[in-house]
Amino acid sequence: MGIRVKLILLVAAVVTISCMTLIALILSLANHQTLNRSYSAQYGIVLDAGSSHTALFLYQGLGFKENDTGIITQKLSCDVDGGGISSYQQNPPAAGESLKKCLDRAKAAIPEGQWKATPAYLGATAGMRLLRLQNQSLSEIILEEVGKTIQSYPFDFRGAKIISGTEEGAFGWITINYLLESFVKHSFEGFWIQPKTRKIFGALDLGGASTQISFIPNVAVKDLTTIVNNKLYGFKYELYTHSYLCYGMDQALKKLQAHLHKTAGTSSPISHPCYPKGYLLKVTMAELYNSPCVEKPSNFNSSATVTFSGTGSSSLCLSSFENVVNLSDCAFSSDCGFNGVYQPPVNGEFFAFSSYFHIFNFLGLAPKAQLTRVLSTIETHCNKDLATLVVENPSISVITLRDYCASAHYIMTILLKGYKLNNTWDQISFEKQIADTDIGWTLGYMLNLTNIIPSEQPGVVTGVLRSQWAAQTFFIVFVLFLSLLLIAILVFFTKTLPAAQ
Ligand SMILES: Nc1ncnc2c1ncn2[C@@H]1O[C@H](COP(=O)(O)OP(=O)(O)O)[C@@H](O)[C@H]1O
Ligand SMILES: [Ca+2]
Repeated sequence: MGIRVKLILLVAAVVTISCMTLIALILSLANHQTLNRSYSAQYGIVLDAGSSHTALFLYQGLGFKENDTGIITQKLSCDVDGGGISSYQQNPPAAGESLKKCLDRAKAAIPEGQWKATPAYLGATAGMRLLRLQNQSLSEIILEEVGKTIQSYPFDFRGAKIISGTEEGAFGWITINYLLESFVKHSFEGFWIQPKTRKIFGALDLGGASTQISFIPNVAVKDLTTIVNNKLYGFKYELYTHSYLCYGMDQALKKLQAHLHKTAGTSSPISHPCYPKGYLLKVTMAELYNSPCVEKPSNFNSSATVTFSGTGSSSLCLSSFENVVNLSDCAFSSDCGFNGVYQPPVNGEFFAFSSYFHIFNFLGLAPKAQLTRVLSTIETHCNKDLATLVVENPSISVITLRDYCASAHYIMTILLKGYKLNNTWDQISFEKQIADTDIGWTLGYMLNLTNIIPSEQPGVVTGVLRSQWAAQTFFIVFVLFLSLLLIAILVFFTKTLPAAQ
């Protein structure tokens, strides 16, 4: 066979292989489908019945048809007027009544044809956990009442229940990592891809009556009861999560008041190091000790009044929280959060939301600030007297202004001394939302209960990224082009030169 024929055959082979590879690549791209979710409803409602207030969240994109991206987003959030459902102990039907404004808004935001298919859940957290401890039947009556109200709407009611602290922690963690696409990513072309290097974020939630920490440890855990095992998109994870009941912001500040009262002896007014100078507070003992999180003193007299007077002493305020959280006892060779609760060393980046965000946002420290700036900002704030705070923040209530110093020092106590995030401070982001969706346990709860996140990795998920695909296509087209150029040169030489023998 002549060398010219051999060359032509070689070039023809390269062209054929390149064409076949290109066709295979295009076909594989056409076959890559978005996650095949066949959920019939487009919308979902979750009511977050927290200790301080209730909020309704309406999610869209459950069934995929809306935007074809497969990403579930928040269409509406609505704050229920009044306190949390646990505050309706004297009038349980009013707890149900209070939800109507937000349920009406959700109904108006959902197309009528979708009402019946829309799942609606209510999850109650620490306020109701505390009420259940005090009076189980009353907590059940309140849940029944809110359930009755939701059932009077044309939605697919899926229950009103108290969720556990473990669920609250784990679902907050799922929400964050779902929104950040830590498990599977939605690519530019509309395909789901497994990220090459998995970056999973931890979650820090600070409510009014409980607080949660959740993250994937990078060491073997010593207390298996703190671990949640699960599988999302084929990714098996062991999540550490703990919920501290009575250590949400409101209950922690109440614990501090109770401690100051119990240790003040007969002196009155009682100095409160976290309240601004010029602030006076009168409370009855009944109000001060109205929670199972604080133990009544032996001289308890419900109608007696207690007076606190603010001294605005930042460092005393900070150290006073060492009487609220126990930072010394630990049976796990210093692997503890606080109160002797086992916690492996923190690992990775964290999102801190709810009260963490609100307090840091007020102080101008969100989403991130260096530790030295955080400490000096809190100090400056705590030194301001009440009159200055009111002049500087005319739209914020005195009670809210009064508590920022205490709240900030409580946050620093649990983050630095409790969870021991001092060496990784820069890894914490104080945020309210990700992708226009509020961070909290509700989205993760709905994703779980509707089985929207598969535990197994769907077959259609591919590891090919847009950039990889573009590079491969470019390479093949380049080889094709070179081959054609070679053919053209060969043809040219065949015509102009005598054939080689
Ligand atoms: N806009 C806001 N500014 C300041 N704090 C807020 C704001 N919204 C909510 N919070 C605080 O966030 C916390 C929410 O807790 P909540 O969910 O009611 O309790 P829990 O999760 O313990 O049941 C409360 O301490 C509340 O005061
Ligand atoms: Ca909450």
